[in-house]
Amino acid sequence: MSAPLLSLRGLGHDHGDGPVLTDLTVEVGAGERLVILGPSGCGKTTLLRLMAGLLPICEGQLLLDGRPPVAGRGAALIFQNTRLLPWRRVRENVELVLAGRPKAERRERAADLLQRLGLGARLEDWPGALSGGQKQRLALARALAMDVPLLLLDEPFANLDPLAREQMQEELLRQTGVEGRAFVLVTHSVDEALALGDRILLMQPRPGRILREVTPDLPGIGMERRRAPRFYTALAELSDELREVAREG
Ligand SMILES: Nc1ncnc2c1ncn2[C@@H]1O[C@H](COP(=O)(O)OP(=O)(O)OP(=O)(O)O)[C@@H](O)[C@H]1O
Repeated sequence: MSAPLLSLRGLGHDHGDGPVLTDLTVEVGAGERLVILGPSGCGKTTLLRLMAGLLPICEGQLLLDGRPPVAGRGAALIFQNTRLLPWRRVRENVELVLAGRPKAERRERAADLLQRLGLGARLEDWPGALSGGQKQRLALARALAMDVPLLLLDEPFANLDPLAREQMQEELLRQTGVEGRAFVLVTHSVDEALALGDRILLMQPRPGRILREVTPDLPGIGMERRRAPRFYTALAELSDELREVAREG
């Protein structure tokens, strides 16, 4: 078996005032889609920051492609408030991450991605002229343009209306999976977790740890999965479980 893309062994973290995460052991293979679901404060964002190399590893082991993660390398990270470059046009914000490729190719790839994410008419605008949801789309386009095997997504669709959310989720699925990139996505939405995850890690708080790993027993992924009659039963069950975890936490 080939080595996992991402490997956590007994990972813990402490921001300085008591443990926030403890004893996390999990692997993510190439092209795998992992969703992290858990109540507020259970350390989901901290975990993504560790995976992105933005926080030091103090306890346990975390390897990305066999090495400790280095910020800005190997994984693209999108936070809810991803910083865009306000002095660069919308298309330039995406073209910049394609540095190293011929200019015409950069333009074409950026325009194609932005088109797919519903920003085809805004290529020459400044990011400041975009709505909150449009900025999120631009942030996703920029992450998808990066040539990395892993996307780390922290509530990337939180500000979007339901239709835009679905459109972006489908685009994310199209650009990841068996033949492509893996993702680790943090969400509060049970619906999103169940629709997008090959596997779902259900976390519990104080300190943050893995309560259970769920592999949705549903056909397809994304919209196809949502259309399965069993989706709603699974949604109700997982929602009940999350409520229970939040109450106990
Ligand atoms: N830089 C920091 N310094 C000190 N404590 C921190 C820091 N960042 C997060 N924390 C604390 O660590 C805990 C986990 O925070 P984190 O943001 O990782 O949780 P989360 O599960 O992502 O929460 P939410 O779902 O509300 O976004 C919280 O108690 C938080 O207050």
